[in-house]
Amino acid sequence: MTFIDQLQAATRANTSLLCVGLDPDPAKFPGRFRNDASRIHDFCAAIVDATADLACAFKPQIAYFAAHRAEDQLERLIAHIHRSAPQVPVILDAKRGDIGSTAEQYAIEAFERYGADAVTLSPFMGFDSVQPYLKHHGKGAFLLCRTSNPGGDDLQAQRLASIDGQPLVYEHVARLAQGPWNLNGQLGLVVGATYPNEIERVRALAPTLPLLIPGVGAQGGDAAATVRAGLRMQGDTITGPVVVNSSRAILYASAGDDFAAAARAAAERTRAELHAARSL
Ligand SMILES: O=C(O)c1cc(=O)[nH]c(=O)n1[C@@H]1O[C@H](COP(=O)(O)O)[C@@H](O)[C@H]1O
Repeated sequence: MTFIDQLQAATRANTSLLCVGLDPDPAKFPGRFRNDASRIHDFCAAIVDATADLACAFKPQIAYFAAHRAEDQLERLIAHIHRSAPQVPVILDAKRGDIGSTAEQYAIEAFERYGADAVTLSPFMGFDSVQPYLKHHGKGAFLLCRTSNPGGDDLQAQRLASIDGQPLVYEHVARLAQGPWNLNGQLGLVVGATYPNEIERVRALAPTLPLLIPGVGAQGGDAAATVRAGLRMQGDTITGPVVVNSSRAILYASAGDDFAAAARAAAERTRAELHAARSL
């Protein structure tokens, strides 16, 4: 099954557009795990188990593991997701981007070492920095397009005077990903929930690509506006998928021993909000 097939199946099976982001920060862990980096796996596994039937994807952010020398825990966590929630694909948020020979190693790291189903990439270094990921059959890659942070405008909203119609950089990325770069049909784009107008613009330029949309929850993005701008359906069939990520608002919904139940409740609320917006 390709990543996009997995995503569609999980979206259907769990009636969910919600991606649960796994950004483990031991300083924010509940009482019994607080400040204990050796419990990163256990904390995240508890969140996975509490939300496995509510998510269309899980997105571990690699820096939160690497910063604590916890890459082995990331490997075990992804294996745990594949075992206990086999219907839910894993997007490794690594935001890689390097020359082809180095990208080959990053791709092996993401897909073979960690066993991720998809990865996030920066398109800044061009097509030859993306191509090595496309050689891994059926694996997905989300290219940063219009990111959720205010500084995203610094480069992404610059005009490309040398290209017909003088598109903005992020518009050009969307066109490339929908068209000539999408050799294996498994590319997607990252667009911030904090910029619904730009989501709509990206959707117009990339009508069928999955959009990974972080920024609801802790960053204040509007869940309903995000779905309206990004999701496209024909009848009951999703023709333009969205994967709406929330990390901290779910992970740290409670700092007490009830953290997993609180995470489940927060995920249920966001999933319901996203679902309600499908018909708006
Ligand atoms: O690629 C991403 O996932 C990403 C892109 C982007 O534009 N903005 C963004 O916040 N992210 C990631 O999405 C997550 C957002 O976390 P919360 O703000 O806690 O929901 C973090 O892991 C970020 O690194």
